[in-house]
This record gives sequence, structure tokens and C-alpha cells, in this order.
Amino acid sequence: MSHESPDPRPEPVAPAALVRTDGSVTDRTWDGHLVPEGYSDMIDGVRELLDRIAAAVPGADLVASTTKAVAELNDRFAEHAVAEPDQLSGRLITVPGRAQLAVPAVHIDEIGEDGMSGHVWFGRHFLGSNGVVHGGAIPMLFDDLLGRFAIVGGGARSRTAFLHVDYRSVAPIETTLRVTAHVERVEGRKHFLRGELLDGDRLCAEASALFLTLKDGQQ
Ligand SMILES: CCCCCCCC/C=C\CCCCCCCC(=O)SCCNC(=O)CCNC(=O)[C@H](O)C(C)(C)COP(=O)(O)OP(=O)(O)OC[C@H]1O[C@@H](n2cnc3c(N)ncnc32)[C@H](O)[C@@H]1OP(=O)(O)O
Repeated sequence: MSHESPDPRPEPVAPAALVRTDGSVTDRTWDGHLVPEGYSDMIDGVRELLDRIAAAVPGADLVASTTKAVAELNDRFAEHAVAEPDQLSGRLITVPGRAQLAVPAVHIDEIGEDGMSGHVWFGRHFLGSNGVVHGGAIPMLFDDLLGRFAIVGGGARSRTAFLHVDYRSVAPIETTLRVTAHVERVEGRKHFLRGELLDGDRLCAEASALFLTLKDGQQ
């Protein structure tokens, strides 16, 4: 497919801070963990690095210096490892992608009780082939988005029971795509949700999912 004029890389959300629903800014996760200043900027930088690495054929010098720098960073981060309940990655619920690098960064534009819409931009890191988003990245997007929305819609502590994705047309990388999610129905613990991924008005993929609210004591 032709891929001559991709959307420019989106600007990081500024200030990269944690914003409460009333618009005020916090430096803590939803469960009270302190987030160091600049943490989500660091995550944005690493996301960009993954895209730059995917897109480049580096010279031997850059390969060697990157390998050395990454080894040093790995050692430094290993010194700061914590148990899962204390980690920050994946827990910044007001930051696109929750600061979890495997999760595509969805920016929420509108959110209500029954539905939300937003946008997402897949970089080269998420390339399948020929300018098209990897088929595995799209269920990841929907699982995260619909899973979060199941929580927002009252299904606190939910797990995916099924996630069905239909790929209707190709989703281009490096393009601003629209995403929607809405609650189809709720039956007790069962939250049925649907989602769509669109390029303009063209439907790229649609998802239907069942999330089950966990019972007390259920893992
Ligand atoms: C302000 C506070 C905010 C808080 C923020 C928190 C921070 C977090 C932030 C952000 C969240 C991020 C979001 C990410 C989301 C990702 C989610 C995942 O990816 S979860 C991992 C993948 N999923 C699994 O690993 C599940 C594995 N499966 C299971 O554990 C069980 O099968 C489970 C829980 C799904 C169901 O087991 P049972 O024992 O609880 O329930 P049973 O009795 O089997 O089913 C209940 C009903 O549901 C139907 N059901 C179950 N599975 C079904 C299926 N696959 N298809 C159709 N129906 C199904 C059954 O037929 C039954 O229906 P009948 O009550 O009889 O009408």
C-alpha cells in the first residue's frame, strides 16, 4: 500500500502529568504510589526509541554504543526493581497506554457512562508488514481499552472471558486512527462491550468482548 505522507509523530501530551477527573494534577498513582517527576516523559521517550530502532539500519558504531548504554541502564533499573503491587508501569491510568510499553497509547477524547472515543497512533514498533499495523497489536489495544472501560462502567476488578476481533480493512501505521468503545449490555457480573478502530470513516477492525467482574478472593 502507498505510505507516502504519514501523519507526523504526535506531540507528547504536555505537561506529562497525572490528571484527575476534575482536571487537577497529581504525582501519585490511583492507589497512592509516588510517581517521580518526568516518569511519563521517560516512557514516551522509550516508546519513541522503540519506533526509531524499528525504523533504522544503524551503523556498527551506533549498534555498539546502544548495546553498551542499554546494558548500563538494565543494571541501573535492576537495582530499583520492586514487587508488582509497587510498580508504576501499567498503573498510571490517566496516562495514554498506562505507561505499559506493550500497550498502544490511546488518547481519550470523550468519555461517558456508556461509551468513549479516542485516538491512537501506531509507530513503526507496531508494524506487521507493508505499512499495516501488526494483527496482534489490535487485540492488545481492544483488551486494554475495553478492559479499562469495563472497570469505569462499574465492573471493578474484571478479567477478559472472550475477545473477538474482526479485521475489516487494513489499519495503517503512522496515522491517527479513531477508536471507540461502548457497553453493549451488563448482566450481573457479565459486561459485554464492543469496540471499533477506524481510519477516517473506514472501519479497520471491530471487537466484541465479555469481561467478568471477579468474585471476592478470585485472582
Ligand atoms: C479508580 C480505580 C480504578 C482501578 C484501576 C485498576 C488498575 C488497573 C488499570 C487498568 C486496567 C487495565 C485493563 C486491562 C484489561 C486486561 C484484562 C485481561 O487481559 S485479563 C487476562 C486475560 N483473561 C484471563 O486470564 C481470564 C481467564 N479466565 C478466568 O479467569 C475465568 O474463566 C473467568 C474469571 C473469566 C470466569 O470464571 P468464573 O469462575 O469467575 O465464572 P464462570 O462461572 O466460569 O462464568 C460466569 C458466567 O460467565 C460465562 N462465561 C465465562 N466465560 C465465558 C466465555 N468465554 N464465553 C461466554 N460466556 C462465558 C459463564 O457461562 C457464566 O455464565 P452464567 O452465569 O452461567 O450465565
